[in-house]
Amino acid sequence: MVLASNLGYPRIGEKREWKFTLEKFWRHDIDEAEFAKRTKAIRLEALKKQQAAGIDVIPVADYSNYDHVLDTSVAFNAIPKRFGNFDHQLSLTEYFAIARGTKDHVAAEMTKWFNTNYHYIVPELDDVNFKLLDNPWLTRYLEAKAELGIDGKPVILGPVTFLKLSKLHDAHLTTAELIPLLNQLLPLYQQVVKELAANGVEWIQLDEPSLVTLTDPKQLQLYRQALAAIRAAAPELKVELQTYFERPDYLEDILNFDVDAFGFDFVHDHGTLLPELKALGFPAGKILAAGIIDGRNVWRSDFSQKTELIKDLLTVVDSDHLWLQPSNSLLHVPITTKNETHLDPTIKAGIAFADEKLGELKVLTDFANDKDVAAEIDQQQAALQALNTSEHRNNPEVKRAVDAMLQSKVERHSPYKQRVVAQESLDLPLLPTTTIGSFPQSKEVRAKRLAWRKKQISDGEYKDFIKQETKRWINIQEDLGLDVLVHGEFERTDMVEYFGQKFSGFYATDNGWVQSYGSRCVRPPLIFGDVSWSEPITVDETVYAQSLTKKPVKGMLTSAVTIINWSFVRDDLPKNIVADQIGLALRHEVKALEDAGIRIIQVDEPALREGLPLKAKYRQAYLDNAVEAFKITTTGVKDSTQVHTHMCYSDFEDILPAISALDADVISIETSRSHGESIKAFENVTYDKQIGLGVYDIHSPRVPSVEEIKQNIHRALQVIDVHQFWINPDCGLKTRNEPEAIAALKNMVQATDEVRAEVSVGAV
Ligand SMILES: CN1c2c(nc(N)[nH]c2=O)NC[C@@H]1CNc1ccc(C(=O)N[C@@H](CCC(=O)N[C@@H](CCC(=O)N[C@@H](CCC(=O)O)C(=O)O)C(=O)O)C(=O)O)cc1
Ligand SMILES: N[C@@H](CCS)C(=O)O
Ligand SMILES: [Zn+2]
Repeated sequence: MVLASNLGYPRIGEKREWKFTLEKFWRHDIDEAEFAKRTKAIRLEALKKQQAAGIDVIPVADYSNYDHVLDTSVAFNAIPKRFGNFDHQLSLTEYFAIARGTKDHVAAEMTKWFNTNYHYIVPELDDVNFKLLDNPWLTRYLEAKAELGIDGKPVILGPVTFLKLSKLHDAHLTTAELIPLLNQLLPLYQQVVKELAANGVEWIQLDEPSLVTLTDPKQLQLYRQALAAIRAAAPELKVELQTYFERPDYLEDILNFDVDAFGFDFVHDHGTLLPELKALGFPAGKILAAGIIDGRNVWRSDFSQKTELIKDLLTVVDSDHLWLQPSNSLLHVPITTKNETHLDPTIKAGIAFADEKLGELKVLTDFANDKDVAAEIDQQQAALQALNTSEHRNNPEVKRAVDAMLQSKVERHSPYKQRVVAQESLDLPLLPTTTIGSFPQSKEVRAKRLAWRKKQISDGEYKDFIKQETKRWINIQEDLGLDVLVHGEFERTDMVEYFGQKFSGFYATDNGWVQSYGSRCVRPPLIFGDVSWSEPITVDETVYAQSLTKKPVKGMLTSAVTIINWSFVRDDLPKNIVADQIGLALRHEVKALEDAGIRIIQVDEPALREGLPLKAKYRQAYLDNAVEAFKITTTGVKDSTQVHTHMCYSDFEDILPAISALDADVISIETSRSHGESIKAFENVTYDKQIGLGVYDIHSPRVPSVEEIKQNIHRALQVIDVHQFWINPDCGLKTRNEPEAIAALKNMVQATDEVRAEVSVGAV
């Protein structure tokens, strides 16, 4: 019989109960016991739903109190020494200190999980002494068994991927560094699986997603060695080797690995896996765990295509050796569409969040087992047909406008060298100081927005409140002595969602939350149709802010590619076309800002790097499109208008040519949380435009000292010319509270003044 299997379920709870529980604990509103009670209820609720949906193979231990990579680190005592030496399972306070930092210690680095908007805590392996402090996989297995009778499949991050995600001496590990660490780590994995097997666990899901990015076939041996160690320690335990987000290369070698099931992603494989499996043949007696439902997007599956795929899969394995799964953990999609009460029924019928995806999985598994699901299939196909033929998706005017744009020259009027002269009228000092855009989204700001959304206050009252906040913060920025000011983004819930609320073709969900980092969640909007601009979106707020000061105020927009990467994008059109549509809509907004007298416009591009395809062969086309869409947005302005862009959490080295090709006059980039590694990217290249390498980490509540900021500036000035350098924090300040934000900015301005003084006497 074909089985339905899942890989992971969102941890945040249907109403974000998880987020609120974490934050209550951090505020000391609840204690450890209450935290444990609440989070257990959230876990059990998720398991019950999967059970009720008829999922045969249910994942356990996919849950985390913050991040599953951090959980793996703390289980194995891979804990940075600054947080102490441990010989016990960490308390919650000790665990959260690593994730969030403390007054005395910077938080561990955080970065993107493959090409997603989920962030993991990077294991730092300097001087670590691996030992098993905890076996959370066993605890969670036993809990599901005792409470719900679920014989779950513990999800374990595989040892090779764990090490590849880690850092040693501020850099990713070389193979020579990885081998001895793997040798030290494997006995601990052996202990874990021994304990699991001894407690009756039948299957584990060993996630080794790094197999899909593997480019050196010599490293296959590392995975082989790890699997052999696990097999030797627990011969009776069955192992599902799970990959996702792409397909692995070296398939022939991988199919020879000693495991019981191979979990492959058949959604993000560019259609290449099945033909290759057919040609190679699938090893007898093994399970093919086929990810056939898109775990990264929310459109309902095309059942006619999926049923054909299932028939094809059944030519590769028999029905007793096929599991059907989502392509990856459902962590990356919201939980349920049932709370989307304002959504056009045609669109609602066309989307599936985690729970609806489990429903699809059940229908497809029933289909594979020859059950009669014709009615369910017909209903879904009719819904998709209705969405695809709706006028939302067929606006000839949008198509005509994009085609016309692409026929014209999509370049600034003059090269940078000339523009920089035209921009001297901005009259900025050496080492101009600025911020990235957002200021604290305080309780009060959010409460007012909630009251407005619930119609408890009028549009006018809400607008007045936003104006008040803007004015207050313009004054604060003036008092701090910043050079380029911002309006503060108080009117925005989120930099992507906000535009989703304004452009046609978008729908901003009511409750479509997805975890981004720690307790922080985002609501990616749906891009369901053709996108166009009808009226100014950001002009009122920006012009108001500019009216309050003589200093330049930066207009603040989010680029097309970032909007795409942080939204759920229609899957009936190639993404590059959607990007061009959004790029053009934003071009109108840029023009409107310039016409209204705004002289600096920032178009944020934080997700450019994250969306880079995992396989090198697809990257150039992606980057070309990103540059095209960015230029569609930014090239309609005068030479004297300064275009900024901003990126955070990036490994830049491999995309520097594309960054330069964006042709932005100024770029600001995150640096601090990667401990200066991003600065190295500029060591061997000449970057000819202006750049701000973030001088302090904004993700931690910790206020950086003047000295520390100066050190960061000095380090950057070793590779960037002082005349090209800007001073700014790593990213926006929306997650900080007001005293923290002000104290840090005060130190930043003082550090800048001190460095300026050093420059004037030739000390730098
Ligand atoms: C720069 N980053 C972003 C990413 N992705 C995005 N789409 N946007 C980004 O800015 N990816 C990388 C990083 C990730 N960074 C962050 C930073 C901060 C957050 C965050 O703070 N998220 C908030 C939710 C933000 C929001 O939309 N708030 C709403 C309030 C909604 C709400 O909770 N309302 C409640 C009541 C009010 C309350 O109790 O607060 C309700 O309706 O009941 C708003 O501002 O109106 C978070 O809290 O998680 C995310 C990613
Ligand atoms: N302008 C945005 C960029 C975040 S990446 C902000 O400041 O929040
Ligand atoms: Zn940022």
